[in-house]
Amino acid sequence: MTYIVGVTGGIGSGKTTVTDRFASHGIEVIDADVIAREVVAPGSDALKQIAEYFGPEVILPDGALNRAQLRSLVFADSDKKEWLNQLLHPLIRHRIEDALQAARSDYCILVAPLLLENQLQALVDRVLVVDVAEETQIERTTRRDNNSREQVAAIIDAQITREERLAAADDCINNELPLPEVYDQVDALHQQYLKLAKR
Ligand SMILES: CC(C)(COP(=O)(O)OP(=O)(O)OC[C@H]1O[C@@H](n2cnc3c(N)ncnc32)[C@H](O)[C@@H]1O)[C@@H](O)C(=O)NCCC(=O)NCCS
Ligand SMILES: Nc1ncnc2c1ncn2[C@@H]1O[C@H](COP(=O)(O)OP(=O)(O)OP(=O)(O)O)[C@@H](O)[C@H]1O
Repeated sequence: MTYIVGVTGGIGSGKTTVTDRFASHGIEVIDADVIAREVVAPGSDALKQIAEYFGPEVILPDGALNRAQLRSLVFADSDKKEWLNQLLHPLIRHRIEDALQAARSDYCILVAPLLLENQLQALVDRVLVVDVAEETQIERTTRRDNNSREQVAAIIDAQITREERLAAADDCINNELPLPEVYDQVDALHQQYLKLAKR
């Protein structure tokens, strides 16, 4: 079984920035957000159930999920969010387990925004948290996506706090720094993980 590092952080904290750097060293990255999109592919059973529960307006004319529409529905209503989580999280977990079994690099990375919320840390050997202040999360996410401050704040409220995340971390990357310094932190951890994986 490959050594597995779980990477987590709140929305817009820099998980992709960090895991792309690990991938550039040849490390396989399994991304829970990518898997979450696969389980609701057009024609999937999960997508049918979502359309039945939320109504046909959450499906686009081409049969794909209207993600912006569903985002505005679920992060405004915690019962709806719970319903969606209960449908999708077991499906996502199964696919993650299969992908981890198939991983072949010296060690591999599981990146998941909800690693700790969904007890996925049971699947990993070590937890790396990508850390920024909440204001930085809001600034970077609103700049990148078509999200309002309020929407990003609602998503942050649906996740564990920065303090809870840091308390569960074995390692931490400070992503407030300029990118070259962030990459230096990743490269140092990469060397450490290669050693841990060989034990
Ligand atoms: C509601 C959906 C359709 C909105 O899609 P959209 O393209 O706008 O966002 P995307 O999927 O890229 O998620 C953006 C970020 O929102 C946060 N987020 C997403 N889902 C959740 C959730 N259920 N609870 C808390 N935070 C969440 C994560 O930080 C994620 O990186 C989508 O987020 C979704 O399907 N969520 C349920 C599945 C899930 O929990 N995914 C998280 C990874 S396991
Ligand atoms: N150190 C940094 N300095 C400046 N900008 C950064 C830095 N790290 C990341 N960013 C930018 O911040 C935004 C969020 O980063 P990224 O997409 O890596 O976060 P994420 O945690 O994967 O986001 P999400 O949770 O939404 O999937 C991106 O636009 C990225 O280019």
